[in-house]
Amino acid sequence: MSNSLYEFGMIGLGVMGRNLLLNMADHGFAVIGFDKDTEKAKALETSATAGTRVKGVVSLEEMVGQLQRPRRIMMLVPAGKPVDDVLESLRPLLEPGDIVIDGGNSHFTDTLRRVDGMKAAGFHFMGVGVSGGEQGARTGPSIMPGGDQEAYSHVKPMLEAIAAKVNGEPCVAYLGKGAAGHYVKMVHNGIEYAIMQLISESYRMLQAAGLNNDQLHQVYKSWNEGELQSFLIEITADIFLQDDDKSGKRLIDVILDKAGSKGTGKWTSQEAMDLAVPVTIIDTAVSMRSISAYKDERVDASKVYAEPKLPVSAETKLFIDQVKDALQFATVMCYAQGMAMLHTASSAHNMDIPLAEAVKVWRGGCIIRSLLLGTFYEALKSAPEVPNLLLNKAVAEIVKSKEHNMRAVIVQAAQAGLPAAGFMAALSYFDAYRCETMPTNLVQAQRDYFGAHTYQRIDMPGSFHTNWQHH
Ligand SMILES: NC(=O)C1=CN([C@@H]2O[C@H](COP(=O)(O)OP(=O)(O)OC[C@H]3O[C@@H](n4cnc5c(N)ncnc54)[C@H](OP(=O)(O)O)[C@@H]3O)[C@@H](O)[C@H]2O)C=CC1
Ligand SMILES: O=C(CO)[C@H](O)[C@H](O)COP(=O)(O)O
Repeated sequence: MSNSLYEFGMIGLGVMGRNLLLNMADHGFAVIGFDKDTEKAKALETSATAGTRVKGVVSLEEMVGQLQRPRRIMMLVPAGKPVDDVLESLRPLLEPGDIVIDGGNSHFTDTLRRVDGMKAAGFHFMGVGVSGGEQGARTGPSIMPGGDQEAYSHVKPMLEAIAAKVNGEPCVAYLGKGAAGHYVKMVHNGIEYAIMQLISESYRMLQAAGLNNDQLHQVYKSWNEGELQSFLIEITADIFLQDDDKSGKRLIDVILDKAGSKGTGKWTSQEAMDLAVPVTIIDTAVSMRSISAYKDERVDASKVYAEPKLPVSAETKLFIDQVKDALQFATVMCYAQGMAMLHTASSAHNMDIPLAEAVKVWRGGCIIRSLLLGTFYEALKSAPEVPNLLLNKAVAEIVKSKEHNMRAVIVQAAQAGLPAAGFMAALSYFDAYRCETMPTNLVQAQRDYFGAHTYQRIDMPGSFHTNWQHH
């Protein structure tokens, strides 16, 4: 094989594709990238580190022709039709045994379909989740590969080289069969939505307690130096210091409160509903992004329904500490819901996801990286079959130590009329999950009353129906 050939090819030189490819080049791999936009192909070369071997082209044929066999090609294009379009253009150029990786946020059912289609044509196709955003892609993302093991063996050295490292270990591991890579990434994003929602609610609570942007910066910065340490808290602290060059104000104060989304959080909720796994904080986060879009209606409603004018707390320092504990409590619930979903999905979709490995891969490089993941990793390593992290002793200790302040914050937020649906969902989930006897016996009675749907009894086996109208 000629040395002039490239070791890895990338299709789509946008935010993720460009940075991931440059990261590979920085680790000594000869890489070539394709984008239909000439400027992006040129920008790839101009932003490469001196001494690295990087080429940008605007012809897919040229890129494929200059790759070592079996070809290793990743695409980082928007999910959906663009991925199918790329595969359609690529297939006539490939040879049997070539490996194609979709590193974008594709829906796992699309990935399963593409795996089958590519396999029938003699090619390897893998769905690989990548997280870390622009900076992570460039310097060390978290990488979630799944599916074709043979294909993985061909790209493993590269993925391990470019991934983030925690304690010297790369944040990449084989995460299961089929579309497991994209599945784990989808749930990662669901957790991401949920934690972001909680942090935004904590921001509103602290504002209500009178904190200005400098004080908010200080609070989140100090939280990031303790048990709440995480990427999302770290960037939150930074955000409050950012000036806006257009208005002279802090940028956060001129950003419209309508949250966008590309769909992965919604997919997590939809899929969790199908699996009958409760991920209530993720559901709430998706709904809160939806309600945020109703800006005009919210403005109208705010004139109809005045905010209760009650202060959140008489003592600011105490309240900040309570919010901190509540945030930690609720964040644990987010991970617990996400991991419970993966636990069920692993067998329901025949993916065999190694849950401890998934958590290990999230410890560095990704958007939901946090100190807590170390505790969860130890928990899942010692008891991989535990259906819910809340059943682990070390996790339970954290939850119990924060429970009192969680309840105190919910009471204050409710009295002050603050939107705290994420926090409330977290506490409600906890209170239902730890409830030995739920009031759902009444739901069963109602179902049987109006629809003869039958019920089970606590004192004898079997299925029963009662002719309720006669009572
Ligand atoms: N941005 C992020 O933080 C993260 C993104 N992702 C996922 O990675 C994927 C890529 O995202 P990102 O890099 O941000 O997106 P960008 O929009 O920055 O880049 C997408 C690239 O895909 C190219 N492209 C679009 N359509 C086609 C097509 N039909 N054929 C060929 N190329 C096409 C675009 O080319 P052109 O502009 O020239 O049309 C562009 O270069 C998405 O699935 C995204 O969800 C995953 C993790 C983090
Ligand atoms: O995958 C990601 C991070 O992990 C992307 O940044 C994702 O696009 C974020 O989702 P959304 O745009 O829906 O907020």
